[in-house]
Amino acid sequence: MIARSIKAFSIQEFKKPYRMLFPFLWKHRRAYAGLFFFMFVDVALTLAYAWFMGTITDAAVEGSFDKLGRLVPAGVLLISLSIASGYWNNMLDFRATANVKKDLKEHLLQHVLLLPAANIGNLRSGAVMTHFMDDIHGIGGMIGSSLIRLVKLPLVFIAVFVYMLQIHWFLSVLSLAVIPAALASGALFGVLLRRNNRVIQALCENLNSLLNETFLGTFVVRSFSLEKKLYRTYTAENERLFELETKDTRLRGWFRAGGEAAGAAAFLLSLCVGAYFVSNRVISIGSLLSFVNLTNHLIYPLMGIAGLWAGLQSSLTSAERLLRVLEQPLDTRELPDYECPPPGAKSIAFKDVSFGYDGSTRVIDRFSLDVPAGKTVAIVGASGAGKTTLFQLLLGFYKPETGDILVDGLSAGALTPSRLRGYMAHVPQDSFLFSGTVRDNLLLARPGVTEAAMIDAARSANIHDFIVSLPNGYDTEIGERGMKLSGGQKQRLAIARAILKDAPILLLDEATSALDGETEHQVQEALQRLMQDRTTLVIAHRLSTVRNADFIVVLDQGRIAESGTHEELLRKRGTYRELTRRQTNGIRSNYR
Ligand SMILES: Nc1ncnc2c1ncn2[C@@H]1O[C@H](COP(=O)(O)OP(=O)(O)OP(=O)(O)O)[C@@H](O)[C@H]1O
Repeated sequence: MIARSIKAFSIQEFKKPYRMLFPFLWKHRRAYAGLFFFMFVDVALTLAYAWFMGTITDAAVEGSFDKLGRLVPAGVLLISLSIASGYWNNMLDFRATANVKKDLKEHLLQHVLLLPAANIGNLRSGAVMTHFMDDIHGIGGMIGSSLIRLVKLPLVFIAVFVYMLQIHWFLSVLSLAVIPAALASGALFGVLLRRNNRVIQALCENLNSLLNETFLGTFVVRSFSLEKKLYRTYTAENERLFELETKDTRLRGWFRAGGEAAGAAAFLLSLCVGAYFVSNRVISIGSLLSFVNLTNHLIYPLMGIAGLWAGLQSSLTSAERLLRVLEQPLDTRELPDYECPPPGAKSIAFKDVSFGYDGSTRVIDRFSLDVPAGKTVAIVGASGAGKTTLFQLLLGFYKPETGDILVDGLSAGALTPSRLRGYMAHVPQDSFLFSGTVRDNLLLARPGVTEAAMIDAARSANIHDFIVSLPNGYDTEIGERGMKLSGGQKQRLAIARAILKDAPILLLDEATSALDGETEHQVQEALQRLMQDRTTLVIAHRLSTVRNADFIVVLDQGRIAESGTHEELLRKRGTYRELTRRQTNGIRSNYR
């Protein structure tokens, strides 16, 4: 087992995590330099204390009061220096550790925000929360004073051993007898702790995901009476976590107890043999006192290195988990920011575009479409035909496998995400609202817009009267994801947000599906006005929307099945005509 543990150790394992951490450590190099300086101060103080103890004891045994009197100020100085050194060590350790963790959190958030959409789909929200809450905290064993101790402990060991050799070489060699046991236990416990820690973190990830989904889907949970089932799952996992954490504490306890036993053994051995040497006048009582005091400092670095190794192993698990996210390649390093939409309507062109989410099944298949500036094109088709995917491609969330998408004659792939998305105002199927006020949610579409423009947009979306009827009007809190609003209110707010953005291209994905007949009519009017000077792509299933479009595309399995104006398509007696017939007869269709 020990051999396996030692074999498991490989410098290679640390290369990648430290390569990731290096820029953060370098940024706070002053704190690390300070820690490095106080490391030497600490080593010097350890030796000085041993010297002081031996010298003052010998002076007492000799009855030399003059010498004792001279030693007192030295003792006061040593105590003062060690208080100052302790304070600065703590402060610098905090700076060296907390700053790196803070920067790492920001870097992680930036990386997650920049991850391509395809990679985001593979991330579980619980895992992301665990990275932020536990893993960043978990790398503590690789940074700050833990990192300095990698140098400090061997230094203390060598300095103390050399000092002890000066007192008596045989005693010094004798006190090394416990080294093999100390090193072996460190290697063994390190691997056991790391193994346990891996399971703990995977379990935390599951628990965080479970909690996250429970709160996000709270009404689904209640409507299906899943409370008991979820509670049972949570308590079972939580119980297992408790057992693993108990095991972790037990392992650490054994490790600490082993260290103390090794220290006590070395102390007893040197005390017994040392007492024999004192009785034979080989060494003085003071020298023996210095020696036994130093044996602790000899064993502590050994156990410390073993403990450090165990801590490093635990931290390595956290670093590996962070690396799994941070190593995912990014298309860009710059966070997209609001870019003022360019004025005037813009054209859109899909040129022989093919795309599939998994690289094998084609969701969009050699799709070509020209949308001249200022025109409205409606896209209809069965559920899963690829309508929303076309929007995702247009917004640059995914890249076409073949073909190109042109916006205003420019290849979408060549535009920065900020510029590309600046062209478009998008109202998706599920309008996401942020917790905060109505005003916060509206203004994020166009920062710095005037109050009058904001109210105009709300009026156009037929939501202004409702907003002013709220207790605090535009400053009313709408709850997490807009929970305090109805589906139709949320949708109208999302439409107002899109109107406010005033972008040259409108992407409406079933934008009016949650509205009642009367409200829909009013919003349709507003949208109609808005569409006049804009290029609009609309995924629609209501005839009113489709009929007014300049052009209609019927999508089937990612290909254009039919296209033309409303009248042309009706004359074709194909899929579109069947769709309109079903809607007119009030039959619920799976066409949208
Ligand atoms: N992120 C994704 N990863 C993998 N497959 C996906 C993803 N999003 C959509 N799909 C698949 O791509 C196909 C097209 O989906 P899309 O959402 O574009 O259809 P749609 O026409 O908008 O359907 P609906 O009208 O029901 O919204 C579907 O088969 C769907 O399962």
